[in-house]
Amino acid sequence: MTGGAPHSAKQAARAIDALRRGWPVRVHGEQAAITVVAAETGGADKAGAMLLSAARAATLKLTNQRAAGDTSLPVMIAMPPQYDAGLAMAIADPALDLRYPMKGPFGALPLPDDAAALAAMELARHAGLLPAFLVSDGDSDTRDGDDIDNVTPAQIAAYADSHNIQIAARARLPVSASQEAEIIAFRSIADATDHIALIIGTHDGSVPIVRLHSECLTGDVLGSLKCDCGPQLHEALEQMAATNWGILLYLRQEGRGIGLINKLRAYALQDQGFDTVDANIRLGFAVDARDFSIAAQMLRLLNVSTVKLLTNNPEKVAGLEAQGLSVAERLPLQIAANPHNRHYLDTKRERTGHKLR
Ligand SMILES: Nc1nc2c(ncn2[C@@H]2O[C@H](COP(=O)(O)OP(=O)(O)OP(=O)(O)O)[C@@H](O)[C@H]2O)c(=O)[nH]1
Ligand SMILES: [Zn+2]
Repeated sequence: MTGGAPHSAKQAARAIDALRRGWPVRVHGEQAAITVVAAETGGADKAGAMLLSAARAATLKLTNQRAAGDTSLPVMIAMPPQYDAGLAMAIADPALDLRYPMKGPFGALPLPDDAAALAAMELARHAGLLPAFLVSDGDSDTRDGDDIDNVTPAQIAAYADSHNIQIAARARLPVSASQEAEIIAFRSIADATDHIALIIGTHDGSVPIVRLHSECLTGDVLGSLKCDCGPQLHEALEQMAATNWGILLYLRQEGRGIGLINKLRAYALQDQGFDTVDANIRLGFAVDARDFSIAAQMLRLLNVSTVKLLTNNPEKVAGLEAQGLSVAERLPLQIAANPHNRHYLDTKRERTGHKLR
């Protein structure tokens, strides 16, 4: 992290907060800036145009409208003069397509700045919002004495990198898997997300069994049968308890990093027949938006440099190794399928490289 990064991260943090509140943000690119409000929180604003992800543009059959070039770029469309927040949401949210099938035709507009448009997509993900924006007519937008938050792509990158965490609190926490457990909370300076480690047993000098568990409210808390998260969480703790030495990192990366609301939109698309991979793509996100550097930093703070990793996901192994940790062994963590998650588990193996053993 560079010396200026904490300050840069602040600009991006402000922009993310503003978008969540429905306030405008001016995203600067290389040549020009784009002033946006998020479609789902600022939909009452009247705007001449919308900025949509490349995936959304493809679904709305807008790709032939764009000037020849990079098909991974977002697309800007002209809005009809009389539109309401309902239409803006119907354009923004693929999960509403069955309910609002008739949209358009729309005309594509030239992108004011490619880098600014891509940066806006990234901001939406950090904010847990759909990557769809209403675009103001640039210079005319000077409401409130122009107190609009400004942000650049470099500042958004600095925000994503600013995982400075510290151990903030620790306490004994007997759990059903083991009475010898301790919970350790890490405070992140960059955002309000507190990550947790649960240490099972006692450090005996051997390499610990470690599980990186990404938050899944539906599976971990509600007992959802759509995924394997809840059973994996408990099985991991049981395996640690059996050897009386292990570390569970509970990472607040709900929905593989797209947030709970967007994950539930992905579930709505799965109800319509898309698999877990295509649902993410259709929403305009990466298939997996997680960053395992935070886990590596937590392990370092716990003085752990070598682990036996409980996972079927080679990306987790690679993610830790890229951060300089040593994965002595990968231990599979298979859960018996049920009728609701069988297709999800097959998809993870067939499309995202998860191992069976
Ligand atoms: N976007 C999205 N996220 C999902 C879906 N189903 C589960 N998740 C999330 O996926 C993550 C699952 O994380 P893990 O079990 O830690 O990881 P994994 O990649 O399956 O790898 P393993 O270590 O083998 O379990 C959690 O953040 C869930 O909220 C889905 O259909 N869409
Ligand atoms: Zn889950």
